[in-house]
Amino acid sequence: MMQVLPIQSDAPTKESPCPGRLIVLTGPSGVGKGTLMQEMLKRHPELYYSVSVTTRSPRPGEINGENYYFISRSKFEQLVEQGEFLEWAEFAGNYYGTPREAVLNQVQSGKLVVLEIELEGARQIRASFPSALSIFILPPSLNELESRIRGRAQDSEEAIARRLYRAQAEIQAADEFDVQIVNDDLETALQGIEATLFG
Ligand SMILES: Nc1nc2c(ncn2[C@@H]2O[C@H](COP(=O)(O)OP(=O)(O)O)[C@@H](O)[C@H]2O)c(=O)[nH]1
Ligand SMILES: Nc1ncnc2c1ncn2[C@@H]1O[C@H](COP(=O)(O)OP(=O)(O)O)[C@@H](O)[C@H]1O
Repeated sequence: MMQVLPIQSDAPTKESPCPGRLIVLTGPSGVGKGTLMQEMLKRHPELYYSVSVTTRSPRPGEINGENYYFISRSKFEQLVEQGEFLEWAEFAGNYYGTPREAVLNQVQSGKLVVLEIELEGARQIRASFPSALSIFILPPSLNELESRIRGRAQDSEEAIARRLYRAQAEIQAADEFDVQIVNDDLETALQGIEATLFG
């Protein structure tokens, strides 16, 4: 049975003297969320990174269970019906979702749990967990964003176009989130995230 744990409050409780917190890292595709996240995990191994579930095909080098849990659309839809996701969204033709139980357990055990997710999912988390801390990563410019997506050279022309189109709308939403950080110089952006989390 699904266990739903109360994590709306950051106040210490008897059960969890040091309650954790949900951290949402969002921003357009290609802005560098994954890169920032990897570096944060290297520097702060105490952070818990929530591995998402997706229907997208693995890219070369991606490992099931490490980058994502790669599953079929029908299995994903089944998990949605079973209420297994804390949030989920369709992005560029694929589904992505955050496993509910693992994340809530980690927060309850006092961890800072980081979700690296797109805008719609980030909005869902903000609505369900007002105490979550949300960080929006901005590109220095749209041109730079395009060259980063192209530089990664792992998406088709069509996928690149879809990501760029969506990015323009996503950037407009930056102000909805608690903190905005421009990922121009990587080290500066990392220090901005560190100051936000541990400040
Ligand atoms: N809502 C939601 N978005 C996710 C989740 N996991 C990843 N994403 C987002 O889905 C988008 C596409 O991810 P991906 O296909 O890996 O491409 P990339 O992040 O552009 O390299 C990115 O903005 C991710 O942050 C999730 O569990 N839920
Ligand atoms: N500060 C930065 N300056 C230059 N390139 C960057 C920076 N941050 C990330 N990149 C590059 O941009 C591309 C997209 O980054 P990625 O982390 O995959 O973005 P996202 O996870 O937001 O889609 C990668 O090739 C990455 O190496």
